[in-house]
Amino acid sequence: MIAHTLSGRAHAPTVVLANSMGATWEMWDANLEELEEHFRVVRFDTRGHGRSPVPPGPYTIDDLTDDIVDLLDELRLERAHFVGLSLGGMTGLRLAARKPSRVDRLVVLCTGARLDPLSQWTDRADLVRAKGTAAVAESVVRRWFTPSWLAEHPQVRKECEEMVASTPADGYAACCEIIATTDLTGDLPDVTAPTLAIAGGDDLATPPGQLERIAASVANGKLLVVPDAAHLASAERPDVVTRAVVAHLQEDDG
Ligand SMILES: O=C(O)CC1=CCC(=O)O1
Repeated sequence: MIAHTLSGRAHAPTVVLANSMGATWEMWDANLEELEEHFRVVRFDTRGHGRSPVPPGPYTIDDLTDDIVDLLDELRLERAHFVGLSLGGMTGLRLAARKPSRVDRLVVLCTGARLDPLSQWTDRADLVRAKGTAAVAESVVRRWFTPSWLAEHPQVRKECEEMVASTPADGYAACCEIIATTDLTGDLPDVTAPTLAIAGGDDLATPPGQLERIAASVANGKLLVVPDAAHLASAERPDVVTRAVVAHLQEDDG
């Protein structure tokens, strides 16, 4: 079972938050207080990351969605809202497409159905297996935030680099290889949960066009492009992102 933590309002609707590669559940710290006012919040560490087990690879995107289903079962939740960023967003899309009864409303941030060129992910997996996650920490975090924001937040930069560098190399590499072998393009029309796709306007890792395609291809999608935000838009612009997430999850389907 993946490591998880619960907080927020015990009897409110539940929202599950899924991380980007190289991050632990602390990546949602800037969003947590506001989410906890409205929801029961479940955060977890993706397999191979943080406090979760590092089973031997290879992993697939369906292993990640099965981990979520096991977590929902453990918490006795028939369905929940799901919010995922980057690899977490890919997990959310696959889960919503393959297990629609388990996902209420969906938010995907800074992600894509397929992250080309796929060879970059096998290259990164090879590098991390050879030299450890510390070898990629600086370059990964440089893409998480805009240059001006990073310059103004040296302590966050340091903490984020430490978070990436403390991710087990085997777990991180196996997750790179998930992305190298995943194309969710064909899953998008099967995503029926009302979906908000949020892009960082300055995100070079998963540019706004990726989120535009998701919003246009799922059955019921909307797009929000957040200005002055890179890949970890939820941490760089929590003011805009948390408000949009809460509004989407509280929207009435009727
Ligand atoms: O690490 C990156 O470069 C960006 C990224 C892609 C998938 C993910 O989770 O992070």
